Amino acid sequence: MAANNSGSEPPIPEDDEGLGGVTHEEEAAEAKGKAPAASTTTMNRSGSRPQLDLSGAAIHGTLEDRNPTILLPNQSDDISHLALDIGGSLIKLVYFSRHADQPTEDKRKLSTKRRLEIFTGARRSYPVLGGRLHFVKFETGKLNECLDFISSKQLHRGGVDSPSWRSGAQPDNIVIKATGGGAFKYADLFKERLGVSLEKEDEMDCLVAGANFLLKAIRHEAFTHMDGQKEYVQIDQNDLFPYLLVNVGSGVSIIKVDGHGKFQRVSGTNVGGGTYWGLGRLMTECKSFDELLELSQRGDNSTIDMLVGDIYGGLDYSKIGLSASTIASSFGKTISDNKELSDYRPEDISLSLLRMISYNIGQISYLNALRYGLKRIFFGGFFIRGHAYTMDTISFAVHFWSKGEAKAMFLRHEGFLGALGAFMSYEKHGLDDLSAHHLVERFPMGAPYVGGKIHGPPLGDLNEKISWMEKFVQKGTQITAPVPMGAPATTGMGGFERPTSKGDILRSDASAALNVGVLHLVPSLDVFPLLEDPKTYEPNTIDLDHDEFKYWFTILSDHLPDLVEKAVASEGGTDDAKRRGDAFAHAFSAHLARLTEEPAAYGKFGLANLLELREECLREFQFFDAYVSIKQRENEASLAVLPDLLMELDSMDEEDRLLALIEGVLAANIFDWGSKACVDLYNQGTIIEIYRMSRKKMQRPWRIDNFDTFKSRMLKKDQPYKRALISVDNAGADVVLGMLPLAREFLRRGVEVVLVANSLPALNDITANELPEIVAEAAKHCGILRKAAEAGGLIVDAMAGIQGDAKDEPASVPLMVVENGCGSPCIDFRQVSSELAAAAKDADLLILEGMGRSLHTNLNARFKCDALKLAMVKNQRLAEKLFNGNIYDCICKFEPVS
Ligand SMILES: Nc1ncnc2c1ncn2[C@@H]1O[C@H](COP(=O)(O)OP(=O)(O)O)[C@@H](O)[C@H]1O
Ligand SMILES: CC(C)(COP(=O)(O)O)[C@@H](O)C(=O)NCCC(=O)O
Ligand SMILES: [Mn+2]
Repeated sequence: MAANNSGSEPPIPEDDEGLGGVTHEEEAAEAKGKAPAASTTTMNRSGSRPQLDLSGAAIHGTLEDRNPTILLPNQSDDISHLALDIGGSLIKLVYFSRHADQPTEDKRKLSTKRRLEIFTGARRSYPVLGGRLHFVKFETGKLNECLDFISSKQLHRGGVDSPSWRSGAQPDNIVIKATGGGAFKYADLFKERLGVSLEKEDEMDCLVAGANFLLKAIRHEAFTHMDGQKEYVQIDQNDLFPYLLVNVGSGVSIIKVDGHGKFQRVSGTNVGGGTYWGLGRLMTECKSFDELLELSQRGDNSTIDMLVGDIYGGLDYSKIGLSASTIASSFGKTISDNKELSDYRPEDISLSLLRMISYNIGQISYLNALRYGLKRIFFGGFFIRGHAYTMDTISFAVHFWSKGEAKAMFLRHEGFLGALGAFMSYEKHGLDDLSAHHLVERFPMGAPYVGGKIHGPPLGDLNEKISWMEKFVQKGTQITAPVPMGAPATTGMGGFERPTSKGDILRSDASAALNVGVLHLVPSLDVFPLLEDPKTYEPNTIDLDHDEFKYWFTILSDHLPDLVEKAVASEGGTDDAKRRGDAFAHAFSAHLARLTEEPAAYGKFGLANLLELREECLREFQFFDAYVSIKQRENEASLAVLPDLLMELDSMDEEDRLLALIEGVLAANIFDWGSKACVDLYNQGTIIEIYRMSRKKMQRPWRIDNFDTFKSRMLKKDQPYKRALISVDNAGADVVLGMLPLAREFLRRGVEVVLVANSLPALNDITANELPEIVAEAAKHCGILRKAAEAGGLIVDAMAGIQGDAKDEPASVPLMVVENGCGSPCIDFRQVSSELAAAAKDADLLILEGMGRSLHTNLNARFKCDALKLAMVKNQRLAEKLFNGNIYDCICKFEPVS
């Protein structure tokens, strides 16, 4: 993430959320890791102090504490959380922020977890080592700003929340990992200003380590860029090496990478980013790199470059495949023009320079790829700057010269390879052991608003944050990096005539910086073990292509005022809440605008990601549960009629009851505050009236109707299910009148039930925290639920007064609740909580309920166990697209494994 130090913007790193600016919810989502066993892998890195040493980690205090402290007895207090790459042009910082406080765990939840772990034999989990990696850059010429930034955040001392900083201790001899030439050049200055010693790491080592890490751990890191089209590339870990790494910084390094730590710098060129910026500065009046790049977008290089057509009297040199527009000689036209520098347009100069240097780099890279028989070339370094024209030019050169044999790919964290590699050279940060499923990238709106807990020079308050966002929105929406035109086949080496931009201003560094988010490290996340094939699994059912995005843009924008109103009300409607509400609306609109402009800006983005972004954005502005009162109201109303429903069900025979239960689930799934159509319905009646109406309309066959197969399977007495994982959706009638009675049916049949619910709120979805109370309430009217909830440890104290006779009752199979690790209306089974992963091990049935989890995502997902997907379709377009159907259609999709 860039500190926008060029131009007029303040020297503020845009990604920064503040070391202390951690919301409890975020912590809750992140910081519930099992303590990984102390790493036993030996790393042959240069020695440094051990970093986070988790060996012997233990919860200090009781498990029931709200904020149990984690003791890391073997962890020295002073953790370096910072690594630097000080280059010729830019200083890159990668720093880690750990959470100051630990997440809250409520009593019953902890108890359920313990129960579950008894059942699954899993290790007890410890909420440790949640944290985030931040990416920031400064211009090397403004080193002082960088030093101020480090100092204000005390990054060299592990951050302002570190024990040593809090205790006022002044550790001497702090060592920070640094790479790049500046690690040598500025070592004394760092010592003088910050009292730290820079421990130098080899630059090539770092580049390679950084690239390897990114290619392994970040799902959407590498992409191709041809003819203005960005396409993310799925990297096969088993087929990554060898590859060519071309780092285009001030100068260019070309490295053949054969494995982890196995590489050779095979070439380089002194004509690189520094050349473009340096020559450009001399030849134009530009004051910043971005200004120069922006100029190029309005340039026409044919006034400066000698083209084939200039030499051949306007003709192509078709015999060797060169079109008239091919550059024969960069800057060649200026020799005969008899003009002064000032006679040329700076725009044209900038474009000629950019083409000259990008082609040259592409060509040299290709030659080296050819020399070593390599097909894949990854380009990094900040010269690229996510700039479409630069990437297209390089890609074109590689494609043209290799006749399509070699592929140019770019990295989203382009300029941070070295800094990341330096960061990884700290031992025991554990980064090496992280896989894609441990990392969640978030795109916060930059500067922190953290309830007054702000550190350092960043934006001081919400107003500043809002004004930053406004700048971001303004720039972000007008601006589009140019998309080159013209088919390479007809234009030969020239590729394309000149950039034809949709807008003519360069996307601000601020919005471009959002290409790189904050990397949340969540060691407690796991791949869901019941996925049939995690490699081919794709959570999103529908591609968020241009049309689809446009549709959702409108839906989400229209929904925004109502959401803000609810969010503000949920926080008491105070002035502060209103301001945050406005800021949230701004921020979310800014994200939407950014994505409209560049749909692939945040990696490959599906509807699930978009819906999650909205929830994350609410949390960023400290709205933790916008629908809290609606959820409470609907829970109460539904619990009041539950006893009657259970009685009615109990009066039916088995087959009728099964049908009534599934009907009940589908009917009650109508209570979804994310669907405009349904929200309009809610104004027309009470929740119970709507529920009844919805049930009455249940007419089979449903749009997808595998009920009979499911029923037959349920009725097979010789093959009962052992454990059902039941993923629930909305609060109120949905869970109380739909899912709980279904769960009860399994329990009464002797099937263990694990209710799976969100870790964090999303719309009106029920969360795993809220569920035990609802179960306890329901259990007051139902012996089956009560015994099962007791057996599952769900009811700890609420039932204490009325369970006197429990001892005499036969033991029940347990009913448990686990969180799914998500804070979104959808679920990506590549990243679920370790509890859910543990619970899945003995499960032979998975039930997914609701549009978000079983239609928008996972409709086509295949599992290793039987799966039942239940939902009411509450969106006309989705009904048409997926099922050629209509709004309020019902889906009952049963997929037995055999
Ligand atoms: N804001 C910026 N200021 C200066 N140069 C920039 C900026 N953004 C991109 N660049 C380009 O990036 C190059 C530096 O890339 P980088 O990977 O940081 O290399 P180095 O480690 O040599 O500084 C510069 O020479 C310039 O071409
Ligand atoms: C966000 C949702 C997926 C939640 O649906 P659920 O999973 O609760 O069934 C759903 O409300 C949705 O797709 N809404 C689309 C917006 C609309 O139709 O107005
Ligand atoms: Mn929902």
